Amino acid sequence: GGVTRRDCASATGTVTVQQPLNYRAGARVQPTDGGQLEEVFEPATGRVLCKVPCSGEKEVDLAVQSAKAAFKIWSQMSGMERCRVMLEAARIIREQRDEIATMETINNGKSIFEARVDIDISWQCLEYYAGLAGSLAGEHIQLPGGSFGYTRREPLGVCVGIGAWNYPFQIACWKSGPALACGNAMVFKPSPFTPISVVRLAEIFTEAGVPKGLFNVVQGGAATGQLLCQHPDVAKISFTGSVPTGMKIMEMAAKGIKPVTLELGGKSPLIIFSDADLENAVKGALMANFLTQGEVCCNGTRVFVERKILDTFTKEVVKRTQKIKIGDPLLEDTRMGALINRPHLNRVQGFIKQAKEQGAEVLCGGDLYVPDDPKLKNGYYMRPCVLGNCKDDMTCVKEEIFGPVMAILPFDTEEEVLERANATKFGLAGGVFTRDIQKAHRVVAALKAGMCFINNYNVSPVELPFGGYKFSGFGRENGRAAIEYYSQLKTVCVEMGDVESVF
Ligand SMILES: NC(=O)C1=CN([C@@H]2O[C@H](COP(=O)(O)OP(=O)(O)OC[C@H]3O[C@@H](n4cnc5c(N)ncnc54)[C@H](O)[C@@H]3O)[C@@H](O)[C@H]2O)C=CC1
Ligand SMILES: C[N+](C)(C)CCCC(=O)O
Repeated sequence: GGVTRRDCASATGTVTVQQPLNYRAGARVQPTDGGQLEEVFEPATGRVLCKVPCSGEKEVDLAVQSAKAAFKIWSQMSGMERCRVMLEAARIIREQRDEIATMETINNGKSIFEARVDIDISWQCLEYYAGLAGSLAGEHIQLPGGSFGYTRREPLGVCVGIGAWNYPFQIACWKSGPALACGNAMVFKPSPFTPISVVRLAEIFTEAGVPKGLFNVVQGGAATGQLLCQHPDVAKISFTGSVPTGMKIMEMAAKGIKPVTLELGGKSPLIIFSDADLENAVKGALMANFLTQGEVCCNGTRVFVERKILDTFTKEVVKRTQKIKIGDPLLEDTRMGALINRPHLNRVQGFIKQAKEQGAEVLCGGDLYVPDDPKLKNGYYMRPCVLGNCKDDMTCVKEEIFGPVMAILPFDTEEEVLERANATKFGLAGGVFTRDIQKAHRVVAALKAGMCFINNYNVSPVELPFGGYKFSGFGRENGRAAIEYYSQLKTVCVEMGDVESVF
């Protein structure tokens, strides 16, 4: 036991990042035309970890060309051959799990406990798509007179992945897993707030044996993202982020007739009926709201509670929320770390202030949290917040806050709660807690959301497709469904007789 040297080197407040964070043709590189420097923070301490140059047009083009060259090799390999390489990548991630999780925690601020789960989901995703790579197949269709047709599932080419900052490594795996399995190459741009861990993924792919250039990383913000989306040699864009950016991405994709996957924001409902197992429902509500400091797109932030159990449920939720251990995210017993950055923390605080002005009652938390440890004084911490006395038309109930803020809303009937649950422009997720199985299935069938949970929330088995309805986007990640979004179907019609010409 005891503290190893590596543990010392990666303690909160001690890390700086020196290596270049672009990755091209199988190696870390400085961008050829790196412009503006973006400061990258350690949310737990407010320290600057590094400054990253944003890639310009030349670097973006070099990354795309490098992906194009690798695509030629990778797309010609059999599914089984690709499977073997991807399994090796999954194995390396599993082996380096703690180290990658530590890196994620340092850059994102989430607890190490959660970061490890994220990394597990990440290697499971690659393992799952490795399995599918080996079994991708088309159809054979018989036609009159012995003629026939067949279909081939072909890759698209160079795919672009653009990620958000809440699950940096996992998002990159959710995109590269199905993309690579189908035979595509990828250029990935992480959020400028979390540029670090995805470069490790690039190194792991190379170590596992992908052709050099198959998975590249370019760093930068909106301008770099635009260059990627507008590049004529890019075949597809998969985006995770906010609704306004999603709209811009779709517009750019439209100009190039490029298919897009959009994983956007949400304001999902979680419906607790009075016949639910209370203990599980309370745990579910916490899972639905407080993972990654509440910075989760599919969070069930509108918690509808049947009036009969409103008081008991609320009391229990508040009690548990107050017990969540906030602090140094690298400590084993911490369950909530720091929010991503100061402006975001201020934004979340603004939502709480506005909620109070509009008549909501803060039942617990919502205030800034200042840890005792002096090195954490400038970190971006707040206490998780439960809001009572909420009304459907309050801003805190309508808008995505992307922070640890749960709104509790009483309801009386199933019909009423469904109407209210669906009265939102978003449609990413939804959940229901009840012991009545017919009611459970009836309710999820009526929810206008892509990802529904019965008697749990925010678990993410990679076998299940994930994605939104309405403003939350379209296309799916995870599951077999994602294959559809990273491949195209070629039909081959074969004549076995003579040509019967019209002319
Ligand atoms: N549905 C899902 O799976 C998820 C959705 N989100 C959503 O993402 C949001 C938070 O993430 P943010 O990073 O703040 O979102 P964002 O939309 O500001 O940025 C997302 C990514 O897009 C890039 N980008 C920004 N403008 C661009 C442009 N004009 N062209 C190309 N790329 C551009 C950013 O650099 C970043 O990499 C929340 O609204 C949340 O709901 C976050 C995680 C998962
Ligand atoms: C892993 N999970 C389900 C908690 C969140 C995944 C979606 C996201 O990237 O926000």
